[in-house]
Amino acid sequence: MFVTTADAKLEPPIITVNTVLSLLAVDYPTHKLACYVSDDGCSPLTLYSIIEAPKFAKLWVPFCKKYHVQVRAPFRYFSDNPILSSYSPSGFLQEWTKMKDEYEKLCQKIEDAVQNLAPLDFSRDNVDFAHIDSRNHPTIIKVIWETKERISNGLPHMVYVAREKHPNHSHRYKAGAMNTLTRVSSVLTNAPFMLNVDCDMYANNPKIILHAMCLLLGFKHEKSAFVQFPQMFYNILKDDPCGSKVVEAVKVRTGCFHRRKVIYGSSLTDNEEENIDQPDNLSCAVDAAYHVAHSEFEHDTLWGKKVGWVYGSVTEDVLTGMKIHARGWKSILCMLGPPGFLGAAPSITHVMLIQRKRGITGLLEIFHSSIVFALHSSGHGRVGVATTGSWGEWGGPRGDDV
Ligand SMILES: O=c1ccn([C@@H]2O[C@H](COP(=O)(O)OP(=O)(O)O[C@H]3O[C@H](CO)[C@@H](O)[C@H](O)[C@H]3O)[C@@H](O)[C@H]2O)c(=O)[nH]1
Ligand SMILES: [Mn+2]
Repeated sequence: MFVTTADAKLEPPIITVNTVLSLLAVDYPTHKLACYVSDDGCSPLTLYSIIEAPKFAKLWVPFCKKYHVQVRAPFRYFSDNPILSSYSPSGFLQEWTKMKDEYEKLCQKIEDAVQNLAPLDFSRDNVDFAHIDSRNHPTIIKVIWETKERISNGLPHMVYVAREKHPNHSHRYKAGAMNTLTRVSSVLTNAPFMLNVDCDMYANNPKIILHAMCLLLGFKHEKSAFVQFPQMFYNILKDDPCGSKVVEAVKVRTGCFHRRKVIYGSSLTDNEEENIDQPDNLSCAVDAAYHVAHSEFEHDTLWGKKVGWVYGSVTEDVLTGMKIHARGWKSILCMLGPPGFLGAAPSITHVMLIQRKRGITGLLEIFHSSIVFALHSSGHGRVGVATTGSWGEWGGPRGDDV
């Protein structure tokens, strides 16, 4: 489970923490899960908040599972009063109140850190944030929580990653972060499937991983490369003046479960087995993780071209999806009720305009590369052009064009 964040001001750490908590609390055997937070902002506030998250999660996760809580991002759950009925188990209200209290304490700690009320001390962890420039710094990888006993009802592993940044090397934005996470996770936990969510898109359906796994593991003859859950928002106004409902509703990027071997470039006809070698413990594999997070690691490799998220577009997920389809893979768009993931629609007009501009720029880039691509390839290339065209009309997502 990969959560990406890039700017602790635009993407407040409490929002990232809520997304992380919603993922830690999903209904799935926890020893099979690991949550990676990629911080391209290299922010002490984000690291501090991510260190605080599992302390609260130790209470929150059992509470959610005990009472079958539907929405496991606490900021959304506690925005309503507790749902009580004559069937409510005794003790629920007391536990609800205690949990709300604990969540408010977590919020307060993070808010105090944001307001600079208490100094954040990472000296024990050998992290010197005082002298860090977010555009020029070495890699920081911290195993925040490691589940040593393989129990299915604990907490998943948690790892913080701020990949190396160097002014001479392009960091390739989100695509670069995803590729680093792919490699870091391969040496630490190496799950055969990877979920990508933006830091502001919490898991709204606790069965989300079960649904994705049924789809990815259930088809014998028609294997899918990835399962995409549509990007949906909980706060879209009915009379939205900027029409974010229409634009955002077709964005199908965050909320995607990928088959790892597809990200490594395999095509549908490759029959090699998924390699699921895993180290015995995370801490002893951290040195190798530093190595693959190095900003020069990709130099003279196929990363960003034939391997991983494709570079060269501001809408990297569309280009990456197209290239996967061109290798013969199918994909699935899964609409769930309740929706798999929800986030807040951007409410500041200029943020929406930047996103819209980026979407259109990405589309033009892809049209251009599709034409070149179609000229150089056979049937699949032409499918790629048609697919992108229908996406560009903002006409709504389809089952096979994510
Ligand atoms: O250098 C960067 C820039 C962005 N991000 C993260 O990437 C995600 C998406 O970036 P954002 O600026 O929030 O773009 P949006 O327009 O909100 O995102 C939509 O559009 C992106 C570009 O196509 C997709 O990658 C996203 O999944 C999709 O939700 C966020 O979690 C960011 O923190 C990074 O990790 N590193
Ligand atoms: Mn965003």
